[in-house]
Amino acid sequence: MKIVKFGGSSLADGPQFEKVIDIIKSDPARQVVVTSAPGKRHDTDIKVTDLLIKYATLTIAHKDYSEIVAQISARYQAIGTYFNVPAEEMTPIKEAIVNLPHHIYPNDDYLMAAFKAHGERLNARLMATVLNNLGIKARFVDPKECGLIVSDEPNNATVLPETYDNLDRLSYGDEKLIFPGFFGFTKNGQIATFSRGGSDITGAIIARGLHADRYENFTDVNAIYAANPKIIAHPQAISRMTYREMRELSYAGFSVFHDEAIIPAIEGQIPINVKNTNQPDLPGTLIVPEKDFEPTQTITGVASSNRFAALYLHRYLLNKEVGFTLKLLQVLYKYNVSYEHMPSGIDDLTVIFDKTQLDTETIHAMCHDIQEALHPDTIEWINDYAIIMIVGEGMRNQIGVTEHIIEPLAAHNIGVHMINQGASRISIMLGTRQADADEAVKCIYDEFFTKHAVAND
Ligand SMILES: Nc1ncnc2c1ncn2[C@@H]1O[C@H](COP(=O)(O)OP(=O)(O)O)[C@@H](O)[C@H]1O
Ligand SMILES: N[C@@H](CC(=O)OP(=O)(O)O)C(=O)O
Repeated sequence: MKIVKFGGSSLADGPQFEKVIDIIKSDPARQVVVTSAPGKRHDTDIKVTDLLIKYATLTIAHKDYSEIVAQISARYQAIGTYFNVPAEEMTPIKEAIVNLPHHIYPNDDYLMAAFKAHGERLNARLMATVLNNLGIKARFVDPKECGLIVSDEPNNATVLPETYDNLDRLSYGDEKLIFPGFFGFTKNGQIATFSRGGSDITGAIIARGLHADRYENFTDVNAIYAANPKIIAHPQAISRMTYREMRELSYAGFSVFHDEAIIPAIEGQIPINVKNTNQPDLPGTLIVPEKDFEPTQTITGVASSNRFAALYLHRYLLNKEVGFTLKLLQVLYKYNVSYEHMPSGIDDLTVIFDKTQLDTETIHAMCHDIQEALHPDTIEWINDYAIIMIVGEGMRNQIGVTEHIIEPLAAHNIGVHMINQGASRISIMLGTRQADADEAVKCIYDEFFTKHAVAND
């Protein structure tokens, strides 16, 4: 049995829905479907999730939201009209949109989560309705019904382990099960969503929970490429890669698959196949456990992300000072801030943060407390920070990979602020200025995939 997840681009309108239905019909093993909210129909379009965020923001601010409600309703109605869904079957969807502000929420964060979640919740309902009208037996399964339980973090939840026991108890027959992606319920019965792009996570949870043979993730590209196609024109497609390669690359910018979605797949040892809804017969990319992978190239991919910031601390004899890092972490703990990486030297330390969790006020207060607690000679907050991640199982047994990476960067006058290699030796992480990030990806891609393609053999 396969779990098939369709991204927002695959469910953006009636014609895309039709392709998805053909894909579901073409393989009886595709019994369980996970839907995203309708995504962009064209480059300048707005995803339904973003419309819902606006709707929630207007509601919180007690402002007029009638126009946005009409816009959201119109997205679902357009799909309904395409499949001649009777008006009375569209009514519950429209009512659910209109009624969102009239429920009681514990606070604005939970209100935001509930609004956002309805993008996928209503799309899954609509998919089940359309399939049934076409004579394909289908059942909408709400996360509440199947026991998809998540942590009390309304907009950044993680799945709780009891979910898997609950999914084990889910009984179903020969009908297609249609799950909405992106959210679960807290133990208190509130909706909480995963972070953005989190329908991939739902797909992986359901795949693990229902012991699927494969998790197919349908999107709008033929494969996962060795570099972001928005940076490199016609990059090389990756036909096979390991879970941990994918996790590192998605963490560092390959937005095609959510980095947290790898974890349930690893736990369940379920192969992930990323495929294109618009060209479903192409093989796509298969993501597998290390034991099923033999590297044929040094580098599998190179990713970059601008979502980071760094705190640079310098103090002589830092290496001899007991408790320096402990005091630093206590300040972070006080502000409920996690850090991503902490490369260090004898007299200095850089702490790299995901800046999406930080606002200016927190940064100022945190830096002030660090100054007071540690008295560093230098303290510098670097907002202009990008991470470049070079990943490949094939790197482990190769000598001289770092030189191959650094030399072309130096030749292009790109400064490297930080270099870090994980203990697994399958990735090298560089820190650069944001303005240099795309160019750095191009140089490294060129070095390993174009110019010295031989280095990859
Ligand atoms: N290395 C990569 N390979 C393929 N796509 C990538 C890569 N890095 C970034 N992307 C982007 O990811 C997009 C697909 O992800 P997303 O927009 O979340 O799709 P969906 O709507 O299916 O969830 C692609 O259109 C592409 O622009
Ligand atoms: N709709 C949500 C969740 C998601 O996974 O969407 P998509 O499959 O379109 O990336 C978002 O936009 O974040």
